Amino acid sequence: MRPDARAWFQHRTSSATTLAAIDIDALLRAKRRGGHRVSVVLPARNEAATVGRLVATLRERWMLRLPLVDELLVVDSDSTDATADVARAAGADVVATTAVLPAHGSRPGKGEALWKSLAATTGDLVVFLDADLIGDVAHYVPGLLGPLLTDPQVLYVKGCYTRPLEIDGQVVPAGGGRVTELTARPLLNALWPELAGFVQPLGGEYAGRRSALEQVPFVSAYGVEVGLLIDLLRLGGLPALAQVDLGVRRHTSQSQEALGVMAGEVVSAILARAESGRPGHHPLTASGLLTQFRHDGSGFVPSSRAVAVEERPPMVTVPDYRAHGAGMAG
Ligand SMILES: O=c1ccn([C@@H]2O[C@H](COP(=O)(O)OP(=O)(O)O)[C@@H](O)[C@H]2O)c(=O)[nH]1
Ligand SMILES: O=C(O)[C@@H](COP(=O)(O)O)O[C@H]1O[C@H](CO)[C@@H](O)[C@H](O)[C@H]1O
Repeated sequence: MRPDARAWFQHRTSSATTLAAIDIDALLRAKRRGGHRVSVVLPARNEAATVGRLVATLRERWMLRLPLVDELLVVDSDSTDATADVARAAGADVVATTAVLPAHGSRPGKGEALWKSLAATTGDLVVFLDADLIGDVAHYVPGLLGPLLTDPQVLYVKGCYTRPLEIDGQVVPAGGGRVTELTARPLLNALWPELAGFVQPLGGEYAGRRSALEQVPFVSAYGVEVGLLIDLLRLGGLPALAQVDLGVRRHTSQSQEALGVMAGEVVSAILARAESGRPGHHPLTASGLLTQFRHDGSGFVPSSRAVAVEERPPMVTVPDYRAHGAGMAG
């Protein structure tokens, strides 16, 4: 690791692997002292199996029992199952991506759900958690908020964790984060070595200041995490970024084929940023296409799909956003 990445890793990595490891009272005092409002956002596409328990736990712990969280929103991202009903029954606010900023249309993808969540929430601190998390993750919220509540220089905090992998009901203790290990990490190390200290650059659990999040674009599909990491590095520099060890993260895993498409979208987002004005670097033009292959018993059958990067502009540039007033909270 380059010296700057190593120094960052040593200075900006904290630990919050269990609730016992976190001084919740100190965080509540810091929240009150800073006059902060906290929004928790769960982007959810067809997560009826997991979103209810997650919402109920987070709400009970951080809204009813202790006032750490002020708003818990599930963004229903074109679900075809009972995600919205299950989330609402568990006590979350629920909004469909199609219902937010309707004048701007609606695109599929996780990043679209996250971008629109900024216009549907009011906290000056925003925590993002995947809605397919499994196991005891209540400590993720205070863990992610810690650096933001205690260090004004920090704009953005990513969770990091070990990642067991569950395939066909069999759980192995490591192996999760396949796109991270086989695509994102090698490319980021090659093109942005200053980010090499991030253990989980693609992890879906992170938190940031609205004042920073509203100033960067949101890649509309799975490139959103890597796009935010690079763009927030550019916005605030490495000292403005932090990571926190949250212990273990389990979620419902996708197929290798689905992750191939995700990897294509991550590569497109990285190359699009590699192209745009990095002094002394040869522009890299991505095709925006991914071709995968299945074998039908007699031969290989190719199937191609677009993985070109589509993104939404910084929310501060959206007139309706200011009219909504959400940005005033930041
Ligand atoms: O179009 C999408 C795709 C995913 N997601 C949500 O984003 C999170 C992460 O997506 P997924 O679990 O598919 O990715 P993985 O964690 O398997 O990489 C989950 O809460 C999904 O429900 C979403 O809101 N819209
Ligand atoms: O980290 C990864 O490689 C991928 C896939 O994880 P698994 O191999 O299914 O454990 O998961 C992450 O990547 C997505 C794209 O950034 C995020 O949206 C997901 O939240 C995150 O789980």
